[in-house]
Amino acid sequence: MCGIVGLVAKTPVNQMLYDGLLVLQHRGQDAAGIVTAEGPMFHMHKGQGLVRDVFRTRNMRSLLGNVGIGHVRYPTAGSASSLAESQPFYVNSPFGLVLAHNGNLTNDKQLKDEMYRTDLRHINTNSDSEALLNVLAHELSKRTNGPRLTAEIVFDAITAVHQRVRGAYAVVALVAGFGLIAFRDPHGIRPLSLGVHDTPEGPEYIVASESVALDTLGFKLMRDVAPGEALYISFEGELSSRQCHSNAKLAPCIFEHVYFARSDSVIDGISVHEARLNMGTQLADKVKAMVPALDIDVVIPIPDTSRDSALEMANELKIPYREGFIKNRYIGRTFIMPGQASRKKSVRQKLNPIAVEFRGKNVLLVDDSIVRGTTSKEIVQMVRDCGAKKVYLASAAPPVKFPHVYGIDMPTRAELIATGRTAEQIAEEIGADAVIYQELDALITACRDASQGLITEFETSCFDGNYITGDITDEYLDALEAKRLSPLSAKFKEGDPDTRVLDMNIGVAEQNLI
Ligand SMILES: O=P(O)(O)OC[C@H]1O[C@H](OP(=O)(O)OP(=O)(O)O)[C@H](O)[C@@H]1O
Ligand SMILES: NC(=O)CC[C@H](N)C(=O)O
Ligand SMILES: [Mg+2]
Repeated sequence: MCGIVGLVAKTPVNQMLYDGLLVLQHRGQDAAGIVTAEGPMFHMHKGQGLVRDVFRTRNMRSLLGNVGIGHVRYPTAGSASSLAESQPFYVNSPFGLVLAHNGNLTNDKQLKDEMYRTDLRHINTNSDSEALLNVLAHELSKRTNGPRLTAEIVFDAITAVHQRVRGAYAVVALVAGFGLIAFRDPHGIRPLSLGVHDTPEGPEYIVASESVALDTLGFKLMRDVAPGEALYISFEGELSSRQCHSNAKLAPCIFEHVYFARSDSVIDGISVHEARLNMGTQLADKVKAMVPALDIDVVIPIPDTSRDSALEMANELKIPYREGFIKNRYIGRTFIMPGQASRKKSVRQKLNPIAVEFRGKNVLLVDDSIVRGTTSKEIVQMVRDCGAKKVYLASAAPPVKFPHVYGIDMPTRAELIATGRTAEQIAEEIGADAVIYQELDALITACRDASQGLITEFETSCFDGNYITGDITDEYLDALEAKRLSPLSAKFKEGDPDTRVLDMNIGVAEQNLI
């Protein structure tokens, strides 16, 4: 799950983009990049690592211009830890384009083939996002005749992009000398919000994965980009929009609400915090039915993401809520780390128990989700080592049983702890006395209620195997898993800790690879 941000402002945007990426860091920790536009010229700096490691003062100084886009990457296609696959991507024709993408395409293989055979465009990496940029470039090229770009041309090109591309995509892109483009796939699987800030010189606009970026930068949330919709904001600050898909219907990814998004964001009108509180209420009902309430002495969240649900569960169950783990704030999110070895090591580096909260008690631990079981296995053992009597584990999400193909890195069924196991077997596997999972209907109700009933459909494939784009076959999943299990990709998946960077002043002869 990557984070994207785009800005059309009246003053230099480099610092705002940096700050925007910092608050989206939870969406991707592998690489970060910014491109700004100054007249017809792009300035790019991108590299591997966290935002604070990739950008130094000297890099920031070279990111000139009042318009720009940024990206934090959590790889879901190609190889992890590849500098070449960090974003934004650039192509020089037509006009000069850069693009940042959150999501995952499900037909990138076919697109790359079309690029080679009919569009005659070169794709230099295994990234699906580079293919997406080239489809956009090709469709824009077909509709332009001379150095002129209009909103109509942009919208016609994106209509064609929707015809060719399948999967999940929330996108920001810049066209050199002209404007910023933003669009969202016809199901709105990945989030994208639009904000405005009025200045005496006219409105400034921001487009970002989560509203938290708007809040931090002082922008007002106007609305979310609609599924299938495209926005075009000229560098002068004129905003136009058009629905570019005849059959668009919102079905956002429910896992944003379970885990990915920050609780202080509002996505498609849903307060993520409220959705998580509702998940806690729903789950409490199930816990009441399964474990006699008096059998639990204390409810303890596994930080960070489960806190909202755990608190509400404790309220519902009328059992004390306590913080039982101290989180090392310098360690990132473990689930989105590439490589199982680094994930496992990081759980213990990241979370340390406060023994007194566990000793002699029956504890209900709460997590937002159990995916590979890496976190829960380590945590349950730690809690037992502290002298807990009984350890129950509740998950605010149902068992994750199917690969996610829309931008979350959980592609092999063999890696998922719930594959082929009952809740009892999972409890045994992770060493807990019982594991209590949310029902899928209850999770959907939690999110639907937080939307005041407005959103009725969610993308829930990792729980029920129903893929909203309708193009995921068993053969597709088998091929995905085979690719992931191949020795070459396994090697890449373990991650390469180097933090190389790539700088470019596109539009002049100089292109430096440092
Ligand atoms: O079963 P697993 O494969 O371990 O994955 C699930 C865990 O990973 C995530 O935590 P993470 O540390 O990524 O982030 P958080 O601090 O936001 O909870 C999630 O919140 C669960 O705790
Ligand atoms: N998580 C994402 O949104 C990933 C974007 C893109 N598929 C990549 O791998 O770089
Ligand atoms: Mg967690």
